[in-house]
Amino acid sequence: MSEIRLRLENVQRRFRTEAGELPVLTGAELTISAGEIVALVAPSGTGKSTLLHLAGLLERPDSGEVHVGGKPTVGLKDEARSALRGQAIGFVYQFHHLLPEFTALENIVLPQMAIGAAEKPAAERGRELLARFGLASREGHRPGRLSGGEQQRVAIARALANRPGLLLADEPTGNLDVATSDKVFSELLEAVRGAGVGALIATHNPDLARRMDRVVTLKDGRVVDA
Ligand SMILES: Nc1ncnc2c1ncn2[C@@H]1O[C@H](COP(=O)(O)OP(=O)(O)OP(=O)(O)O)[C@@H](O)[C@H]1O
Repeated sequence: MSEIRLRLENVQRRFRTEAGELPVLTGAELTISAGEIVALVAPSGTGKSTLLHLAGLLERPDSGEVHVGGKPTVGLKDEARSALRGQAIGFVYQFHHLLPEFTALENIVLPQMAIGAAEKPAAERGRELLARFGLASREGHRPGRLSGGEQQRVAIARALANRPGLLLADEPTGNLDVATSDKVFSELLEAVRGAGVGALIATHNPDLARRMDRVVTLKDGRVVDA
């Protein structure tokens, strides 16, 4: 049986709003195995970001459990959650969120050093990733001197730098034109598949969703097959 990278068990999350309690997740269940790429396609406001935040250990559910890399996480102290997040989860957002004052290479080296890697192997890993994304000649460029597609490639490389078991992405190519989005998305899928990473990728783009292994949506606060 393949290794489980993410498991949500009966996850509930509600928000208090002026209009009263808003139940966003009402018992969400989701399992993602190593090497499995899952598309999350759901209408705006149904809880995609909430689900990604919970899976990414950025928030805790009101009840239920979130297993990352086979470990239950809800009861972990903040420090242990942060450590697990840094080591086991890679994030890609719609906007690259690279650090503007650091080079492409440094942006990939820093998260590795944050979890204790030495500079030399971190730089080697960074160069290997940049080469894989066709950016070997751009390692010394700051994000402001990279094209949108290049910025997103660096952001993806950064997300994979620590060899995470789980990749979470929110419209990872949503900020790019159609042709560039298609190309960068292909590179992302190839890198993720090659590394046996489990991935949950939110997108509004049905063409991109079809290229993943499975498509799920949110219905009344639960995860269902689309
Ligand atoms: N911290 C919060 N406090 C109150 N309400 C919240 C909070 N976070 C999210 N919500 C509400 O919960 C619902 C789900 O939000 P969420 O951001 O998860 O949706 P989404 O599916 O990601 O939407 P989009 O596709 O527009 O980004 C929305 O109605 C939102 O207004």
